[in-house]
Amino acid sequence: MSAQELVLKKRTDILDALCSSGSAEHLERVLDVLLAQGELTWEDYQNVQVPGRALYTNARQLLDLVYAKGVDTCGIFFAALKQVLPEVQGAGFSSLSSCSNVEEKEETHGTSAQTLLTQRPSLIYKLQDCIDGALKALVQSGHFTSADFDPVQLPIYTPTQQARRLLDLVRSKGESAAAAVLQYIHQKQEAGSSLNEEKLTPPKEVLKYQKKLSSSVCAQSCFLSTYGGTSHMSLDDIYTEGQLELAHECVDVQGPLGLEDIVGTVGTVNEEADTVLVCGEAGSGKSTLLQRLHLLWARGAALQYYLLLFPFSCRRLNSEQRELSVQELLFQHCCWPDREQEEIFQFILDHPHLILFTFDGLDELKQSFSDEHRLCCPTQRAPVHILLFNLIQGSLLKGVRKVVTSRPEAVGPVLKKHLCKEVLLKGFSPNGIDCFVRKHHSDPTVAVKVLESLQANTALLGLCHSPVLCWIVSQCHKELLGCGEGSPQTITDVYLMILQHFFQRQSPPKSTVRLGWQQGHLETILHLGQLAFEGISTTCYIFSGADLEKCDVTEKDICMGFLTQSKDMSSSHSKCYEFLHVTMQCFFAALYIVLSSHTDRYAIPKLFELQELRDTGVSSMCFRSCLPSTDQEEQIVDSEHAVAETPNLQITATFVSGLLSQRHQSLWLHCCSTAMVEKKARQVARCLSKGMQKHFKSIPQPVQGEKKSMHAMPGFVWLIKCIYEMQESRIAKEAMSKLQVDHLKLTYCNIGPVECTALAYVLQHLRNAVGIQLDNNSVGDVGVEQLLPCMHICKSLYLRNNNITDEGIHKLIAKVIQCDNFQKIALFNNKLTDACTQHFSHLLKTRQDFLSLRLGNNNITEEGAKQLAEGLKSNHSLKHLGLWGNKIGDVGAEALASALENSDTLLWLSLVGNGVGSEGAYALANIIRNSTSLEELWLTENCITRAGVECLIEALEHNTHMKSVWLRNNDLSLEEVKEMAQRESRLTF
Ligand SMILES: Nc1ncnc2c1ncn2[C@@H]1O[C@H](COP(=O)(O)OP(=O)(O)OP(=O)(O)O)[C@@H](O)[C@H]1O
Repeated sequence: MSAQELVLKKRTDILDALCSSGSAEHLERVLDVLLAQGELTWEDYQNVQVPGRALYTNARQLLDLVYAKGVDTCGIFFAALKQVLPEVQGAGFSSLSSCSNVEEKEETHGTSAQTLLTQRPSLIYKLQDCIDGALKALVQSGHFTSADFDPVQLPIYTPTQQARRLLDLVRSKGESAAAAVLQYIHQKQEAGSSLNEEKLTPPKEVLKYQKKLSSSVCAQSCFLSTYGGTSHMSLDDIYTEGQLELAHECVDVQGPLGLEDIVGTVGTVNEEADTVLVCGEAGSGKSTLLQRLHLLWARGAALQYYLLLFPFSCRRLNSEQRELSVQELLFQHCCWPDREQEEIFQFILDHPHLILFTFDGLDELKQSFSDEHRLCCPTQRAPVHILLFNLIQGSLLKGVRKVVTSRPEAVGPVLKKHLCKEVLLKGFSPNGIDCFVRKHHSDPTVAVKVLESLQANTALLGLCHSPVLCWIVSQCHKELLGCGEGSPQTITDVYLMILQHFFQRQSPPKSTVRLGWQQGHLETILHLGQLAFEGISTTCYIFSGADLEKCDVTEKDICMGFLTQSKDMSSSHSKCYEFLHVTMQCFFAALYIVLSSHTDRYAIPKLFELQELRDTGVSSMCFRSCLPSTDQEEQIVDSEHAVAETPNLQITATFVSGLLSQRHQSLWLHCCSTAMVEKKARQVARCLSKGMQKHFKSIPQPVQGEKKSMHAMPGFVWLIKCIYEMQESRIAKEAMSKLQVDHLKLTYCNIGPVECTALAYVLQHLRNAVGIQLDNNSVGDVGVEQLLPCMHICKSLYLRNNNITDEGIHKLIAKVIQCDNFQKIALFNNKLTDACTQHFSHLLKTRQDFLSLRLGNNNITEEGAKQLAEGLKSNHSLKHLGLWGNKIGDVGAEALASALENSDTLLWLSLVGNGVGSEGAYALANIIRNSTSLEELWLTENCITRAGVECLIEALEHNTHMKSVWLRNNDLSLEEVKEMAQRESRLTF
């Protein structure tokens, strides 16, 4: 059969191969090859690749076109297809002898525009990791303006798509632009290779090993495992930047951290250490982030300083029973050298700074980190966890860079002292959610609908900051868009949605309608549930055939898609499985606890008691005792580890609460006895109430004269989340009825939008108004919106350092303006601009009992200050106004001064670091002269000269109630400071 006939005959298969992933990448790569080969003209290309048109339509257009061009073009088309999608050759396309490989054409001496076409595939490859640089170079050379950045850098584009758009735009700008971009790429290559040459030339065997290692790393990191059972999704197509922050404050860091910054020196706090920790909650994307780093390294697109990268998964290391040397660990667990093992290992020992190790999921290791057992000799054998701990500490292979990921709970002080820095991964930003959903759905109209439904349900939007939940929500878009009123509110709702989605995918609704989807699949739920439950109780996340058999897991159960085959279990010959994600394992464990009549009747109380144990640091062996006794005997007891493993048990407990909530109880009507479910639900409610009461009892009595304040222990937020999952206001009310505090402190508690939803749900039932302090969390605008339902019981709100923008403030003020209790707000270190000041101005005008407004370290300028002044003019209650670290300048200071000069309430005013200058100081002197209330004025770091201070001194002469004026770091000489301090003791220099 000729290639042309095959294009017709295999049309459906070809279309599926090109388009079924939902991503345009495969089609675009085929187009690149055909353009480079001269088989398509530029006009052809534009007729096929119509932006915004459905992917399948573009692909059909291409097939029509190559068919019309005849047998030769069809032959080259198949060769291109083979190059782009080698794995689909089994579909019968390879029967063609003409499908030879397509080689990129030799560089000719044609025009630069021609080179852009003939070298297109390799230029795209080279450009993908330096788009920014190329755009800047084109602006500098005058070929591009900054307006050209947007169409290239649309966030929905993958790096290769950005590279294509850049080349297409360059082409439209003519020959000279084409020459400029080629020159940039050439220089970049030269710089890269000369840098490498300067470093060293590794021996040939090492280079061969590097090639083998990088192709194995590349193969392992191309696809995402969550899509394993459902669809094919390449990491390139779906990867979305997560929010990365340094755990420690660092002045050098401007803007967000990039991927390479994780490994780089930025934010180093301990120069001696070589280990970087990436910390994040379950499903925040730690494994995916490492996978991205691995892929970029393997492709030569990032971390090129490191010659060898060895990726390890702690989950897989758990299965290693043997004692190994470091050499065996590297070669047996990552990549086996075909030759010259010793030479390669010696190279590693001699050049540790060129080597990078990554250890994913330290929290999943059966043993918790300890630095007691020292090992320095790289040839000495030891249990794998001892090797790992010594590598992390640097007693083995000092100088090798290590990146370790973990959930926060597993990171204790012993590990911290061996870290060079700690990076926090905080899931997706609101833009990230948008970008992920658009990437997930190739059909833009579906993406828009999903995003609209998220905007309409902010509790769900909050949940989507967690990438794993964003994945589920995107995966279940049909269920989501079809569910109208009952749209998911809780994490349990979201996991029930994916459960139903997977079951219905296997057996369409018709066959289960009679029974209900959960009843129709009860056996599968119980089999997988038991597997999950036993795994969670024993820190086991990879299951052998024997494990599956023990829980009666059948082939049919596996086909449902919740389990995926473990990658890279090279040491075992039989297939091993794991759950798509560990949170999915927790969910099945919870289903088992709820539905099985075989679990210990104390399973639920024991599960909930764990938190107490964790807060006190005691072993959690009690939960293991829920297992049959033979299993218990097999368990290795490790008291410290129990503390590290509790996060998964906590997640399980959260799901148990959700599954037993009244609104879901009807789901289990025909699956098990109603009496049993009701009994279990009562147990949960009792545990939650007991847990809360214990927490409250632990609050120390206030020192005389101070308000009663509660600093939440980690368990508090978790208990609140469990109560939220139950969605029963009676339980929330009861839990809060006994809490009597004035101030709730939840600083550094990892509070994001999801936690805000739960907090508001529970706190709204407090009897007395409280101060709520949420400084240094990740509340964001979505979190602020989630907090609104409890604002009526809030006296004062502290949200320092929480990524809040004007949008969040707009919604917050609209609500609190109606809340009689609300009197104070502190918002230092957020992302506020002048756009928020009109809302504060409105608040000040409307509320004549408002006491304190602190907006330090934002981006408020003179315009904002003028707006605030408008509100201040008609306010007669404000006592504290803090605007330090903004940019109001002298004009802003004048506006504020004129609004405040006759104030009889303001006690404290801070304008530190605002560029107020002497002009501003003259104006502010009027407040000192006329206000009957002001006691403290802060003007540190304001470029004020002697003339300005003279004016303040003169004003102070008429004022006896003023206590101090702070003037440190202004434009004054030492002599001036000395002299003026003597004249006026209330000035502080
Ligand atoms: N940056 C990302 N881009 C696209 N999808 C992501 C990203 N991060 C995570 N996901 C999605 O969320 C799922 C869970 O992420 P991942 O396994 O990386 O989380 P984790 O923090 O390692 O979780 P755990 O601590 O529970 O092991 C991924 O399988 C993927 O579907």
